[in-house]
Amino acid sequence: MPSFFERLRADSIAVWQDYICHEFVNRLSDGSLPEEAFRTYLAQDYLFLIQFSRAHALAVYKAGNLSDMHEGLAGLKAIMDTEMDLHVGLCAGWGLSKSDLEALPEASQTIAYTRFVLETGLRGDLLDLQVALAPCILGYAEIGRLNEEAQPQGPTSSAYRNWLDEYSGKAYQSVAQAFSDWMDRTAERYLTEARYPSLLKTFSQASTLETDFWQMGLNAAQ
Ligand SMILES: Cc1ncc(C[n+]2csc(CCO)c2C)c(N)n1
Repeated sequence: MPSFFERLRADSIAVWQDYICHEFVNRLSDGSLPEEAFRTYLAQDYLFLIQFSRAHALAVYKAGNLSDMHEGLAGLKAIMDTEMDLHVGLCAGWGLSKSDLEALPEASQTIAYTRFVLETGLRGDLLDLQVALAPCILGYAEIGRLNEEAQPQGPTSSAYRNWLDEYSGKAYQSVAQAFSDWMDRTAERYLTEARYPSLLKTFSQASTLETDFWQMGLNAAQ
């Protein structure tokens, strides 16, 4: 049986492909992405992750039982202890210190995406929140798999390869699988067909906001 994520993905395939195969990703993978696009993306992504941590904290609050609370907490720790450290490390290599990052203003695209996820979670239940989080967590895993063999060329090749390695690596792939399994368990309890169109809309909107986030990086290099 397909997972709930696979169903949402199939039902919003055009929007999903725009996100996963965005020009930003393709050029990161072949090494032709301008440095300024990547630097802008990285800096905004740090601000994104701060808000995304709050969304995971909200998942702990929205959890229906203790086991869901533990899952939410593990997700929160994965971001605050792993994902954010990766960013601080990458940013240091690009001349951006932690205090530089925290002082930056959030771009409209960062505000739009993160507040959309938070608001969806605040007004809905755990399933609404997981569906809003899914494009981020599961999309990057797919991007990692699709670009596992990529050999970026040019001066930024090792930085771009490090970024791809993070998401194609076993550790991240299993975090993503665990999230998809968790969403399946929530769907078993809370999904009704009457709710499906609204969940699909959330998934599709979050995927579009991911596309806008890539585009923000590209626009900075125009
Ligand atoms: C715009 C944007 N979208 C998705 C991710 C990926 N991501 C965010 S949190 C996290 C860890 C989940 O446990 C991962 C992989 C990102 N960094 N930036």
